Amino acid sequence: MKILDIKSVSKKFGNSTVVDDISFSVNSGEIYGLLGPNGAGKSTTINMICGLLSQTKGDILVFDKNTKQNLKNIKKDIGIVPQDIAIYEDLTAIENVMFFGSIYGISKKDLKAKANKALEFVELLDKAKTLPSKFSGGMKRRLNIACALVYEPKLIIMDEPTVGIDPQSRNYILESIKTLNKQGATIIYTSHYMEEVEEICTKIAIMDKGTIIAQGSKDELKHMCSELSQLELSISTPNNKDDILKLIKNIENVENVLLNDDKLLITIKKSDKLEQILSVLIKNNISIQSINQKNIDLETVFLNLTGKKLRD
Ligand SMILES: Nc1ncnc2c1ncn2[C@@H]1O[C@H](COP(=O)(O)OP(=O)(O)OP(=O)(O)O)[C@@H](O)[C@H]1O
Repeated sequence: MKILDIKSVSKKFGNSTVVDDISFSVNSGEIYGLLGPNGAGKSTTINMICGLLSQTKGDILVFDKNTKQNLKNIKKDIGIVPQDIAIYEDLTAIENVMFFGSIYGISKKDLKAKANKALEFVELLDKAKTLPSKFSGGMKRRLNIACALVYEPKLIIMDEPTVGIDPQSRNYILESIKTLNKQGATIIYTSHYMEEVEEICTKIAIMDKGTIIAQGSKDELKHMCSELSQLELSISTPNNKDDILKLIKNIENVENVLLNDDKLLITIKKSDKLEQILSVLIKNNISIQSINQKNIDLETVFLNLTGKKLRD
């Protein structure tokens, strides 16, 4: 079942188009990753889904309802964890969670129990009566998450929730996302950390400069680049280095060859050229110590699609 359907959505600020005709959908039970470098348009997209910004063009359907007509109803079903921590420093942890619960319509009699449950989930129950000013960055992030979970939304949107926090809190947040998903929540997760998205997401859209340049399951994205493979060979230093590189480069489907000391790095379109490569080396009396075929990871997929690294 489709929970979110984004249809040809664009957003302009003045003359600049920061989201440019994007379309994607999220099904019930998925952890959907929006991956892209700073400024790609991830937060703008999230803010349009939640109705904090209105799109310049296109339609957004959440639970089959168009955000143009049903924003108030839709908001109750979305739990948003914003990129910038949104908690009140002069309210205790539990008062913060109860405040967010009350504005989303939880009845007074259920409020305290639900707030306790949310704080327990983020492991802050023992700090319920503490002011957030006494919290570390990671604890504030967790409190921010509890505020979004208190009304038990079916769709949870987290905008870069692990930026600037300690590794322990980061691991905790990633594990809790998996737990929430197992409990039935659908999750949209934005990040520019490739390894996080690779660890937790079932589907991924890669954004760059306001457009989605690739989307699909992890395996589908990897398959896009599976035509390319990287071979790393440890070899004895050749006397006729330039000739050897030229011979290998001339093999059909060899895209690139590099020799760094004793490491020969070959990028090929298909991996069935190994025999030809080996025969060039053997004919030239070069000994081979090891051969390693590198797996293509999502970082490589991104690099191949955009020609740049996610984080410079
Ligand atoms: N209110 C605004 N007015 C004008 N430009 C904006 C506004 N909000 C965002 N932008 C621009 O839109 C582009 C996309 O920003 P957005 O915050 O959506 O990117 P992002 O992928 O979430 O990046 P980050 O990881 O840095 O948050 C950026 O170039 C940003 O400067």
